[in-house]
Amino acid sequence: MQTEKEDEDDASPQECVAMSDFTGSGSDQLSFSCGDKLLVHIKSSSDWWWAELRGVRGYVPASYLRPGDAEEEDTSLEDPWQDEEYFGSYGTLRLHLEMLSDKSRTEAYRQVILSNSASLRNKVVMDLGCGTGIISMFCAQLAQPSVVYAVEASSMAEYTRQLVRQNNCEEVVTVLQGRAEEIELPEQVDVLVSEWMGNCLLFEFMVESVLLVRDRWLREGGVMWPSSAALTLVPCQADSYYAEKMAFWEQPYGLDFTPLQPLAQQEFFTKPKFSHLIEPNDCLTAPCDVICLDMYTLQVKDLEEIKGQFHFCVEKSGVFHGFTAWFTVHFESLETGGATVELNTGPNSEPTHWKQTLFMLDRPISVYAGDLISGNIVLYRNPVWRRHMTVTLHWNINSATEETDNCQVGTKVFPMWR
Ligand SMILES: NC(=[NH2+])NCCC[C@H]1O[C@@H](n2cnc3c(N)ncnc32)[C@H](O)[C@@H]1O
Repeated sequence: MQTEKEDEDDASPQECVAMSDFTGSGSDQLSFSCGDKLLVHIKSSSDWWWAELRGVRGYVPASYLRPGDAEEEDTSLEDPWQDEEYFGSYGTLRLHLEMLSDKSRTEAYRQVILSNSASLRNKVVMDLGCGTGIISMFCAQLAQPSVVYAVEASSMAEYTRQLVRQNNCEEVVTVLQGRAEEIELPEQVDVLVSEWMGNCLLFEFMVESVLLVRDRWLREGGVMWPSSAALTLVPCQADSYYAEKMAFWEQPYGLDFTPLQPLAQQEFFTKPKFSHLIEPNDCLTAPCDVICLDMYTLQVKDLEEIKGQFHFCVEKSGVFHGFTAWFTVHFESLETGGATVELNTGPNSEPTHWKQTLFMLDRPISVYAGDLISGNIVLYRNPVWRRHMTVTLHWNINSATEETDNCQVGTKVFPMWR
């Protein structure tokens, strides 16, 4: 871990305590365990600090640390769910406009209600995290449930009540403001519908609320919508993103800026890139479902660490810049044998507001048709910041040709976001 920063000293290093384990990736990141006392020498950015542990220095994720001195009690006041910020953001229109403008997403939920309208007659429905109430009003408009409990924790709920009245749905739709896992209902529900999926499927971990409500309010034999969810991964090229963030420094205006490339790697390739639009021909192999969740059996404790394996066979030679991930959810029919509705956020479907998520490797790797890229993905839920996770990717590349007969191995940890 000897690096050029060795001789850089700073005024007075600050002692910090690690709030959870961190396994560094790359040569300049420092690993540590929960409870370790680190000396922070330079707060080089809001996300990464230059710190020392037992005489070794390296970059550490700032969000894993808390001040080691008297301010301790302050951070204990921090809400690990960040509810104020989270529900505050859903109290404004920006995110609701983005979701409602996403036709692929919203029409999929409308299709679910429409294709199950007969079976929804006289059913008790909960719309968990109803936002502006669009799904609840689809139920009231397109079917005849006995009641829809539209549950919304943010201040948007007040407006949702107005929208329900404005659209003559108040006979069927009851808006309840509060966290769904904390509110009281007069009865169990037959159907639990929710649009809970975050980037990379789980980010925000709203899914925990869905599971808690399932266990408390979904009657025996009740239906979960979505019924299942899958995270899909594919090794890909990302030429334009790589050119924009890394190759740019090779010769801007005829000058050599390559000494900035390690910084560029740190700044642009450490975290996943949300809202990435992958072209189908960027895929180097056929995609693979690496994680499949059954919404009837998934448990909250399972969310701490979710692991998936992959084995890809390179279909065409190209540059392996990274992995792209997206998700698909399925809504089973209320009628046995009825059609399942699918919402697919992948590159071969209509784009959605999630788009896809790009995980860039530190360095691109040339791969050739027939090469095998195998390994695993692990989603580690952040033990402190409960809406966050890290995504760890391990991969091996076994060459199909004798040119590069050695097996290349790699691993990288992506914070999302803390
Ligand atoms: N697909 C997503 N990633 N986000 C879209 C749904 C999020 C909506 O559900 C609300 N919401 C999120 N969690 C909860 C909860 N536990 N209880 C009630 N409302 C919630 C949140 O305020 C917002 O209006």
